[in-house]
Amino acid sequence: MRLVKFVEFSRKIVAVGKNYAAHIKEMGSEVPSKPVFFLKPATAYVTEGNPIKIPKGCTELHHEVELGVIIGRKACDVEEKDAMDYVGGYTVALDMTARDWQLDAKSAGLPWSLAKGFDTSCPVGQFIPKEQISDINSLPLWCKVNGQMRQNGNTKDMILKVPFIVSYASNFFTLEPGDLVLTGTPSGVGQVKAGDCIEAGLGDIVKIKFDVVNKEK
Ligand SMILES: O=C([O-])CC(=O)C(=O)O
Ligand SMILES: [Mg+2]
Repeated sequence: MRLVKFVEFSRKIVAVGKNYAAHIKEMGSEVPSKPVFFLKPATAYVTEGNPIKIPKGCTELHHEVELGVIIGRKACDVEEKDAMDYVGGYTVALDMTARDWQLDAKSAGLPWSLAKGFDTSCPVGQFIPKEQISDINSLPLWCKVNGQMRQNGNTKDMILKVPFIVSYASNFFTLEPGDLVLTGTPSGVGQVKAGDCIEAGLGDIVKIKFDVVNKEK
């Protein structure tokens, strides 16, 4: 298997939502009867050294720290028992969300594309080959804003696990090498403003740090 180097950042982003009970509760939502998926375009990626830009007109940008699964091999209709063969590695990612736009979309029954897919809505860290993580189901997942812990979760609390997510997604979207699968956020999501600094990580295996600015143009 050719392991993708996660500097290529040009592939699609497939995201699962509502995958941690405590986050579902804080959103006043209910555990969905079927997995909830949405997409972010490849233009959503932002890497360290570049800022997260609050899109114009957004009044409530939220951080959502997530385990990112990086696909290593083309996966179409794969079975859950084989799904890990298609995983190349992992990273930490932020599913930046314009919560005000998402709430408007939810109440109007409209898609979340703008709320979830704007430029810089997917900050990502380094590619970690899967062999370097012994148990993906027991990894601390944390996010600090200006040094204060906001999200302090663990992948053990994921409702849907990585093999199921990859298998299920592959029934609808052919997953390609370099695609990123976001696996949902634990509780503690909250607002960030221009001037804030977000740090996040998977334990101390991979960490990221991003400044937040207003988009100027
Ligand atoms: O915006 C949401 O609450 C859905 C989502 O992405 C998540 O649960 O990670
Ligand atoms: Mg999310």
